[in-house]
Amino acid sequence: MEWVRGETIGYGTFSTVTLATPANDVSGAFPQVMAVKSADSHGAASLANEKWVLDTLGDDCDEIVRCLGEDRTVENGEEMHNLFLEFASRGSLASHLKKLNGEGLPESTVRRHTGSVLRGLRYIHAKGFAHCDLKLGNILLFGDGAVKIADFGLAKRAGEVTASVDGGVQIRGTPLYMAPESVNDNEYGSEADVPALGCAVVEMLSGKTAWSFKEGSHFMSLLIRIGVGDELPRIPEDLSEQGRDFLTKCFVKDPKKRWTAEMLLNHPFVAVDLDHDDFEEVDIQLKTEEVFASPRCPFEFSSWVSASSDSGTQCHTLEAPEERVATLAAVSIPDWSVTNNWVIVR
Ligand SMILES: Nc1ncnc2c1ncn2[C@@H]1O[C@H](COP(=O)(O)OP(=O)(O)OP(=O)(O)O)[C@@H](O)[C@H]1O
Repeated sequence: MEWVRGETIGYGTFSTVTLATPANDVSGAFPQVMAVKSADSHGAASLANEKWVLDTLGDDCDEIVRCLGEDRTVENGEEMHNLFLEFASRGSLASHLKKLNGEGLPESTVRRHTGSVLRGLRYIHAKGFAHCDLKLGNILLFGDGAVKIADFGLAKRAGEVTASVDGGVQIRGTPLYMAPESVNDNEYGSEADVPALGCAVVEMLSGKTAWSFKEGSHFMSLLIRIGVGDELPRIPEDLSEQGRDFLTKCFVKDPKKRWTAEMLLNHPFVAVDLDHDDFEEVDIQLKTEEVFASPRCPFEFSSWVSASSDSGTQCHTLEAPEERVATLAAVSIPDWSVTNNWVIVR
């Protein structure tokens, strides 16, 4: 298929996402507007992983973004890897929330979105995968009101340990959404997607991140709070009893006792029939100024894979979470700098 690249609609750690239109699709096999996720050689592995996971998952789940194919191009002398995806005209939930200036969404809307994400997660988990990077920036809103999970660049087979080049184990995901067992033991099973979902629900409801943190504070202090001790992410005070109970089930520290996506789908917070009266069928026009960079703040390390913390053979052998977190803090004090809206972790 020949295609024409359009305007940029999003940036990720590994890629740039633009619009794309097919140029000579006489068969009509492709939609008139697609999203194309493009990466140079640095992001090629992540894109290849995303393609493999989406192909393996197949097209049977309405809550997972569809992959429409791939292509390679040479642009400005550089080889680009391109992944075609169905286009979410209303962008991500992160960009949607950003437009509300710190306000949250109505609880009925959050319940509906949460149900959709849970159906996607149940499908992903049933197929033996963990998403590993669930957050509002990776949940897409479509013009017809559909909500789908996207960005499978870090997804992996549940139980598979990801070894880095030197044989260590990498920390992956975004610290603000990490599960205690991921911080403490490098575990990234399907269970770890559930606290991430809980954090996304809190953010949808309140417009604020589930873990509070002081501007400029070291992200290791956040990891210590997530991994060690009894503190839980904040639950909005004006939330219904059902909502509070739902979040409590998501935030159970022990992954073995935590509710699964399948169980949560039967929780009354999402299992009720909701009318659609608060759904605005607005197709938000994409404007250049709406393009946002991810991460937006020092704690939103999108898909953060720490090269410096992957001396994880050490981490693996440590018994206590306190030791593991302390070691991380000691071995991986990152040199991180903020340029425009970007945080670079070295
Ligand atoms: N299919 C799509 N339709 C519309 N917008 C999209 C689509 N896919 C991605 N985007 C936009 O581009 C942004 C970046 O995409 P994505 O998260 O997949 O890239 P990434 O490089 O894997 O990013 P990261 O890993 O940092 O989250 C998204 O947050 C979203 O705003």
